[in-house]
Amino acid sequence: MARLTCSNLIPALTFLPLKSSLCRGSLFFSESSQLIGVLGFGRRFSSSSSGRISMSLKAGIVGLPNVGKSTLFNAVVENGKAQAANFPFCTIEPNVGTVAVPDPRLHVLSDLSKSQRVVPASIEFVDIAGLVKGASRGEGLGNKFLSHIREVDSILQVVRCFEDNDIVHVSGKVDPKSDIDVINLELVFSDLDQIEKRMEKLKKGKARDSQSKLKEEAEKSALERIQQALLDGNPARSVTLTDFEKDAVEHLCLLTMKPVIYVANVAESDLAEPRSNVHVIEVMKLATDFKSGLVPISAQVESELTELPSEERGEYLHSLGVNESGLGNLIRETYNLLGLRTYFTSGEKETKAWTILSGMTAPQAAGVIHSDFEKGFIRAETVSYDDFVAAGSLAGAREKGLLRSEGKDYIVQEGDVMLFRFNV
Ligand SMILES: Nc1ncnc2c1ncn2[C@@H]1O[C@H](COP(=O)(O)OP(=O)(O)OP(=O)(O)O)[C@@H](O)[C@H]1O
Ligand SMILES: [Mg+2]
Repeated sequence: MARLTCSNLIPALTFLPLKSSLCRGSLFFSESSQLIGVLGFGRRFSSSSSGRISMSLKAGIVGLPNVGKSTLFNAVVENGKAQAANFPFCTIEPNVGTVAVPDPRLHVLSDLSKSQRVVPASIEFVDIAGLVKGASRGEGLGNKFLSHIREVDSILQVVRCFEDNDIVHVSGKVDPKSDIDVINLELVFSDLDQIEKRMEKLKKGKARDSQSKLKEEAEKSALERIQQALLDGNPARSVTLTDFEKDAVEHLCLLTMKPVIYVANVAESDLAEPRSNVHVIEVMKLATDFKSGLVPISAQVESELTELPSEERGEYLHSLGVNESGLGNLIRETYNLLGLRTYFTSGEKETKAWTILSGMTAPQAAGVIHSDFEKGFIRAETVSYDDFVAAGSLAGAREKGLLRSEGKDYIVQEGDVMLFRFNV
């Protein structure tokens, strides 16, 4: 069975209005069609008035009209109120919701530390209007919706894999390859258009000092190669760029630079064996070709589950031949796709998962809690999750010699349990 074994249902935290986010650098993927390994990630964060580095990252739910995007959004963001109905262009303004990232380690740590509360990591999901052929030229709901995609950090592309004559398909039949081609082509056209405009500006060469000139040249060279890749039908993320070039083109927030997970939306009857559905197999093949992730899910079932009292959910899933909801898996994969890592703080007051980008140093990770922690950083008392569990507590880890005192160059590892020493 494909990716349908996952953790419990995740309660949503809040339901927020849309606000724009920063776009980040490029991501690279492993060959696997199911798991996504991120090797590099741009370094740009925003600081809030509380002095905290904001790690709010957004995943946009994208696809043709009427394929199940809002249904999926409402299931993921359990108290989501996006209108989902059987007609194309049901969604016009994007809906945004924050979702907790499931992590069984949190409860283990919290039990050991006898914490009063548990605070999971979170990511934002954005339900975007349906895209149609010609969107980049203003068809359907047009360019405005491409601009909503520009604001997200990763794309979840919902692909209809369920047959149902009562649910209108904008092209008349269920055909994942054609649907994926339509979406990809619109993203490619939009990027080409943007690159062309930018190249015109760059030709005027307005850079004053030598540093800006160097940056413009790097941008030009990167854009020429990206343009060629797009003309060959390949996404911008397939082009190998130096860190300097990545930095130089980052401001364009190119749509095809964003990492993608394909969400194969299947019928209830296919949930137990999604791979028996030819459409899912087709999406799987394409996901491998595009070096992207794939998660089969039934948006309809997930949304029905959220309507049921929690004690009845297990029984309903059991009747469909599966053990657990697919949402936890989707959320975790999205978290990984965004290149995010988790470290923990754990004590009597709370056990909390903190989100960092892979490669962040101990002071940078401390800055996610508060900028004072970064400025006055002295050292980080650190123990791996496994060692913490073996020792039962930080004090136990110290006694057993498992607690390390890490300095400012330490690269925080996934699952580290940390206590920062700082001076302000
Ligand atoms: N897996 C599924 N099986 C059967 N029906 C489904 C499934 N997923 C979604 N639907 C149905 O498809 C219809 C369209 O769903 P929804 O409104 O979520 O689509 P959308 O992609 O958000 O559309 P729009 O682009 O118009 O906003 C709804 O009637 C929904 O119940
Ligand atoms: Mg919708």
